[in-house]
Amino acid sequence: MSDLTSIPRPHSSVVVDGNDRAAARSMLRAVGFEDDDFNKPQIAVASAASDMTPCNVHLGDLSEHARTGIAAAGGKPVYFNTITVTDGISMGTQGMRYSLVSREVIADSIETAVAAEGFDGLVAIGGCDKNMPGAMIAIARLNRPAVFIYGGTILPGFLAGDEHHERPLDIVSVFEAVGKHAKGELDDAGLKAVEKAAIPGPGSCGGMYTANTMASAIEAMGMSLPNSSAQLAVGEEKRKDCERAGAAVVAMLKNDLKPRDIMTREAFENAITVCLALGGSTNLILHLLAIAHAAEVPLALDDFKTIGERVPLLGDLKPFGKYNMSHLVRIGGIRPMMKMLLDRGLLHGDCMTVSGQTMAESLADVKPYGAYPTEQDIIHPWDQPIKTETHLRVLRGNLAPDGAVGKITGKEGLYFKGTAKVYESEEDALQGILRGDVVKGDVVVIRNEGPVGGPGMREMLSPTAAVAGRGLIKDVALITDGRFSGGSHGFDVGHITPEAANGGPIGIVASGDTIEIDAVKNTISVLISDDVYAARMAAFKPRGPGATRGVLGKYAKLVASASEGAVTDKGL
Ligand SMILES: CC(C)(O)[C@@H](O)C(=O)O
Ligand SMILES: [Mg+2]
Repeated sequence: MSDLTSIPRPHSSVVVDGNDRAAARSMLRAVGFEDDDFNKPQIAVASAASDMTPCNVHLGDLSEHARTGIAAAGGKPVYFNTITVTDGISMGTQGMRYSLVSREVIADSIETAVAAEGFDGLVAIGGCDKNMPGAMIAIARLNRPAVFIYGGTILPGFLAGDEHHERPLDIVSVFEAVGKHAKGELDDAGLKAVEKAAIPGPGSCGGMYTANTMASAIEAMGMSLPNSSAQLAVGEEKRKDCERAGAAVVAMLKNDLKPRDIMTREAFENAITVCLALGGSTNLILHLLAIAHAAEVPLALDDFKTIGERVPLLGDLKPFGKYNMSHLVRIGGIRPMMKMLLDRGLLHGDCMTVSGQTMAESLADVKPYGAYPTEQDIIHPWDQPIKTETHLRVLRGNLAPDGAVGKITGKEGLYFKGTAKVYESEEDALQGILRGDVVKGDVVVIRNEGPVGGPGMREMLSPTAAVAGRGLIKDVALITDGRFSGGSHGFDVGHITPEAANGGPIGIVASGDTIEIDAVKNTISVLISDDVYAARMAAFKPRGPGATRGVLGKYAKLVASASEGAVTDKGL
């Protein structure tokens, strides 16, 4: 039996203690509080549970386990929901403009509920690529004891006839099947078979896409419990993780351990290092910049470049590799790789974690790389990397004076020079690719898709998957002021800043121009003379915000550049 009175209640005590707070207690009694509960710290369970997506459909059940853990440790859990939207459904539609916007809505909503109701701490539970950074932004802003719980990864799907499970399917398989169908390599029945088999149940998209990337980042940052990112959505391990997370928040409260004690500059470096080694999504950069801004930790685009110079690409994970997160779970998850990185001096071992242990302490019992089964090739050995330097390239040049982000693994080469084929929106580009307008040697340019111009910086998964599906992945590059899905692969450069709508030079590219991308020198340029460049810039009339009303209008007005994490509260 815990000594209830000894657990600090810095915020809820203001709300529920004393005769003058009887009205608040009265309201809380009606939602299940008993006399004793007013002596307990109130811990929010902020959940993104929803029927809308497989990533979040099981989070209500998991939340129950978090509540159990909180209550058993002497806290009073209080549940609330936040929204979520899913890129897997909105992708390629106008609805996708709300995707990155939802990160801000989720952050704002969690901050609002926790601060308004006086919760002493929180667990936040999410499983989709924006609800995870959204929750982390709120946690960083609030700086109250908190643990992030990842909903866990989905299992792969398999087509009938694939009895040895040699061709695991996931959501990206369906996007790429659309490209194959357009090329005539897959008939209607084949496309429908992929559609029906790819998503077999609950859990986040299965490759090292954005959700699994962010889960790994948050664990490496110390803000979720050890080994919780490489976990299946369904199963005992995840349920136990939720219970332990509930108890961990109460322990943080007792020990006066707060998120910003954990989310230091070094912790962000750990998160970057681990995700670069795993082969993470370009969205990592956008989201970590935003979380760092919320935590008031200095972190800039070029930090990814500096760290990337010493971090090899080791994970052979989808979209560019062979395996899913569920395969990685089976061989022991990310911890042995983390231990190897620690032993090689690439991780800061003295960073604190929500477990109450430092990173080095939490890895003390983990065997290094050798803990993986000998025959595995999911995480490459240190001396046989897939690529010696990171696949996430920070590029600059006359096309991206403020920076751009490329996901270039080397599988499609490290250099591309080709002919611009310019599209003013994602839809136009997709139709152009599916129609066969885009051919070998082209650089597809998709503009007016930035945070302001879209607005909302849509993910270009439909076009990149269509390029892959049409068999052009080695022959075509794609550049945009929008961003990419974690499922995009190929010679892709996004986050081009300044964006076209704000007068960025991606807006002056004309079809037929030559574009050069060098992923070794980290440059991206349009090869026109300085005079032509200057004349086009002088004549250029940027479109400005893509919306002026409602949430998109508010977002377009407030949002910062993608190179600054596309946050909405900078310089207020
Ligand atoms: C739909 C996906 C693959 O989940 C995407 O949203 C991502 O960014 O990873
Ligand atoms: Mg996404």
